[in-house]
Parts: sequence; structure tokens; C-alpha cells
Amino acid sequence: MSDPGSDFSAWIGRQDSTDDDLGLAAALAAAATLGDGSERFTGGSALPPLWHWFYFLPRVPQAGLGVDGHPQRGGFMPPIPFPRRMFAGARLRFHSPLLLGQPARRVTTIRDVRLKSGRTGSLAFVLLHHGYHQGDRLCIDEEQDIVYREPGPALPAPTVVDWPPLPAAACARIVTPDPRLLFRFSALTFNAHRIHYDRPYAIGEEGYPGLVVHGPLTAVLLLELLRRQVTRPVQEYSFRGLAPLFDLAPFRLVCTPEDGGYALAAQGPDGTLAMSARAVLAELAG
Ligand SMILES: C/C(=C\C(=O)SCCNC(=O)CCNC(=O)[C@H](O)C(C)(C)COP(=O)(O)OP(=O)(O)OC[C@H]1O[C@@H](n2cnc3c(N)ncnc32)[C@H](O)[C@@H]1OP(=O)(O)O)C(=O)O
Repeated sequence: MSDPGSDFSAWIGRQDSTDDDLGLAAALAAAATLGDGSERFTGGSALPPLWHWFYFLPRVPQAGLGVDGHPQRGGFMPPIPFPRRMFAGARLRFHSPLLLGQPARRVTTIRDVRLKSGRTGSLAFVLLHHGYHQGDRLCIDEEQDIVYREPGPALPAPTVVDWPPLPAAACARIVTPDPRLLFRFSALTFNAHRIHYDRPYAIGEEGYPGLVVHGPLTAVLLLELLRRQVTRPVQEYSFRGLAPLFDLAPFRLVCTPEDGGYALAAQGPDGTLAMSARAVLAELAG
């Protein structure tokens, strides 16, 4: 494994907090990006699961951005020297919905920094915990895996194949990840990571064959597919990004009921499993 040459233990336990008044504008913009925009929100509406990602945005000034467009490392995030950052996965528990138009706070803690050796090379994982609070309620517990990867060979563009037939009882959606969708998602999350909108950078500097689909976009589209079919609220959601998706060809989202929950998957145009996820719904009281 390449040695990133530093001990990052001093970063473990670091905390940061961000306040937000959960205004309506971001929810309406998200509804237009993720669906047909017909969903109505007013003050006091429950924020759909995962839509908290459109709030608590990073307020780093322009001068504080690194070359990749993320806040420079060595501030809150450890100064890991591997250049290629990816959102690798997350695990969430929804205790009670965040309500629009009411002040809320996100408290972020770095829980771990761990070096691993993967099939694609050396990986440095940062495990973040986010607690989302409104009044005296803990509304959402979330763990995120952020990975930093050493430089590596350029990835080829995927070869398009036919997807396998859907399992019985599954539902699916095909998504065309064009630059307009990626731009809107970057804007919703105030994420300046250049792999999502700057094609020469994504190809020339990070070795991808096209613009990279945000992991959180795939994760939220998967959960939207489920949310639009069920009435019970989502209680748990976890996902792992296994292979990147690009703006080069459509990908398929599949949602299949399974024991006690739902299995969700994003299948790349080449048939690879790009994201695997699982959701559990809350029991209704009474
Ligand atoms: C937003 C945002 C950025 C983005 O949205 S980037 C686009 C979304 N993310 C992706 O597309 C990631 C897709 N995944 C991959 O490319 C690969 O899975 C990854 C993360 C590069 C790892 O691949 P490897 O083949 O090198 O890894 P291995 O399968 O050999 O596993 C090695 C160890 O790492 C652990 N691990 C692997 N994947 C994950 C994961 N997704 N989450 C957590 N841990 C993972 C694996 O368990 C192995 O650990 P051991 O302890 O068993 O050694 C933004 O930047 O904000």
C-alpha cells in the first residue's frame, strides 16, 4: 500500500456544527430536480428522507477551496494526500422527520480515519457521523464513508449491454444522467467537486471517462423510487457505492421487496452493480 505519510489520529473526534432554518426554496428545487416538481411543501412539512442533504451546506469561502473543488484538506478534514475523493457509502437511521421552516442543527464528528488496500489501489477512508437535531429531538443519525484514492490508471468508458430481466415484484426506473441533472444536484448540495461538472478535469486529472454521477444523487434517486410506492416512513437506509457511474449512458434503478425491507440497486450501463442499498420502513403505531 502507498504510505500517505502521516498520522491522522489527531483528526479523530473533531467536531463541527452547522445551523440551518430549513427554508422552502431548497425543497422546491429538489422536487423539480428529482421528480416532476408537483410535490407541495409548506412551513411545517416533513422533509422527505435524505433531503436533508440539500441543507446544512458548506460555507467555505471561495479562497478555501482546494484544486478538486472541495474545501482544502487539513482544516476540518484530515490532510490526506491521495488526490481522488469519492463518496463511498452511508448508513442512516431516521428517528423523526425534520420539519421545514424550523431551525435545525447538524453536528458532525470525525469517527475514524483508516487506510486500506483495495483492488483499485490504496484507499484512505474517513468515517463521518452527522447528528441532525431540531429543538430537543435527534431526528437523523448518519454515518458517511468518504474515501480518498491514490492516482491510478484511466478508467475506460463502459460498454453498454442489455440489463437482465427484472425480478418478480421489482420496480425500476431508468435515469439518463446528463450534465444538466448533475449540475442541478451539485447546485442543490453546493458541492463544487469538479468531477461532476468539469469534463477536462474529470478525465485529465482524475482519470474518469466522463462526468461522475454523485453517489448521493444515485442514493436519493433509489430512495425516491421506493418512497413513491409506500406510505410508511423510511426508518433505516444504507448504501455502498461499488463502481462509479458516468454521464455517458443511462443507468437503471431497481427496487425489490425482501424480508423485512427493500433491496435497492443501481445497475450501470455495462451491467455492473454500481450501488447496493437497503431500506427498512417504520411500523405504523396502533
Ligand atoms: C459527492 C462526492 C463524491 C462522489 O459522489 S464520487 C461518486 C460516487 N462514488 C462512487 O462512485 C464510488 C464507487 N466505488 C468505487 O469506485 C470502489 O468501490 C472504491 C470505493 C474505489 C473501492 O474499490 P476497491 O475495489 O479498491 O475496494 P475493495 O472492494 O477491494 O475494498 C477494499 C476495502 O475497502 C472497503 N470498501 C470498499 N468499498 C467501500 C465502500 N463503498 N464503503 C466503505 N468501505 C468500502 C472494503 O470493505 C475493503 O475493506 P476491508 O476492511 O475488507 O479490507 C463527494 O466527494 O462529496
